[in-house]
Amino acid sequence: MVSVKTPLAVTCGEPAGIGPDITLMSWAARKTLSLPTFYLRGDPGFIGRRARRLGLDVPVQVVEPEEAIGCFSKYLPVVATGDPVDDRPGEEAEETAHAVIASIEASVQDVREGRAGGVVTNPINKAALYSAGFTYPGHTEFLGHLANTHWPDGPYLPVMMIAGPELMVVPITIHIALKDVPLALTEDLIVETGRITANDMKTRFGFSAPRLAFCGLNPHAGENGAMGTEDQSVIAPALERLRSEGIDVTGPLPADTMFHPQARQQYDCALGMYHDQVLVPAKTIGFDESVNVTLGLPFVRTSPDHGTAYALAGSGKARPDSFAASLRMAAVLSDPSTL
Ligand SMILES: NC(=O)C1=CN([C@@H]2O[C@H](COP(=O)(O)OP(=O)(O)OC[C@H]3O[C@@H](n4cnc5c(N)ncnc54)[C@H](O)[C@@H]3O)[C@@H](O)[C@H]2O)C=CC1
Ligand SMILES: NCC(=O)COP(=O)(O)O
Repeated sequence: MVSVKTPLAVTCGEPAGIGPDITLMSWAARKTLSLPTFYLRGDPGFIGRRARRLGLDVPVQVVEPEEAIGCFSKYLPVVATGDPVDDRPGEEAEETAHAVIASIEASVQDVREGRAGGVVTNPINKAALYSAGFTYPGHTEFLGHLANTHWPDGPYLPVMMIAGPELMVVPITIHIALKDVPLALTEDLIVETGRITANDMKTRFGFSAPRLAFCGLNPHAGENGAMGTEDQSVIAPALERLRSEGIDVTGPLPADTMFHPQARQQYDCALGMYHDQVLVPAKTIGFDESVNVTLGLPFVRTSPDHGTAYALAGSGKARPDSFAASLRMAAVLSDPSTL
């Protein structure tokens, strides 16, 4: 098993989804999956009930974060956080939103206080949280807010990366409507995202000179302006600025031909102008292995690349692979001597 000096904090995520399932399945297979020590922040009674529903023999121990290392080999450590929640797979309930948010906040606080080495988030149902008044589009933006609130030396711009063994991608705009992308896509946002990506690929992932390939926004990267002007007027000047800083940058490239195997050999990370432009290829190529990792934060945060998958919750059919990969990646990022 991978050993870490400080445990990882795992958030509960949406209780009606597969987060509890993949957490339990991962702990049950902790040795074969080579998992680092982690604890769950959530309702211990609920997690015990979900374990029984799944027929998993997972003894739960209520602990404080610093006790997790001592008991992880025998128990799933749970730090009781938030309100009690019911075990109703697939049935989202607005009243659980508070517990979901409290778990994220407490996990980040644990890292801030040195009680956790990093945060691994379970999937949330964004629409369910919005209806309970949550104003952040997703974890990425919420974690950026928490970083800017609780850490000095900001401001921090959270950057979403989906990292898999065969493809690493970054969407430059994240959770916004497609119609709003051209307006949100400024030269400064592209430059700042490129800088953070290049820096974190060096410092966190060990690339000495990461090669970044940027998608164009429009078909054929605008076809010299005939199919849209942003490629020439916004993206190209931003890439020039990044080149002038010594960053290895190509683009803007026609996105439709960037993801076949030979094209992928030409770069280390593909940066897209909007969410689906790069998450579709990333999840198509590596759905079970890829990890959602937030760059640009003063702490480590990873997450499985998938969502709540309500139809699978409580059935035992959810695959824990991406969650397990998230735990392993968080351990290595928080302590590179881990492996
Ligand atoms: N990091 C997060 O918190 C994320 C949250 N979401 C949220 O999840 C909810 C559902 O989103 P969807 O687009 O339906 O995506 P989804 O990832 O939940 O499901 C897409 C498809 O993949 C399957 N699937 C997902 N995870 C699986 C696993 N571990 N094993 C086997 N099959 C799996 C599902 O059964 C479904 O067919 C939305 O509310 C969305 O906002 C989505 C992505 C990430
Ligand atoms: N499709 C991935 C995704 O939307 C995850 O978002 P976040 O909650 O990690 O910000």
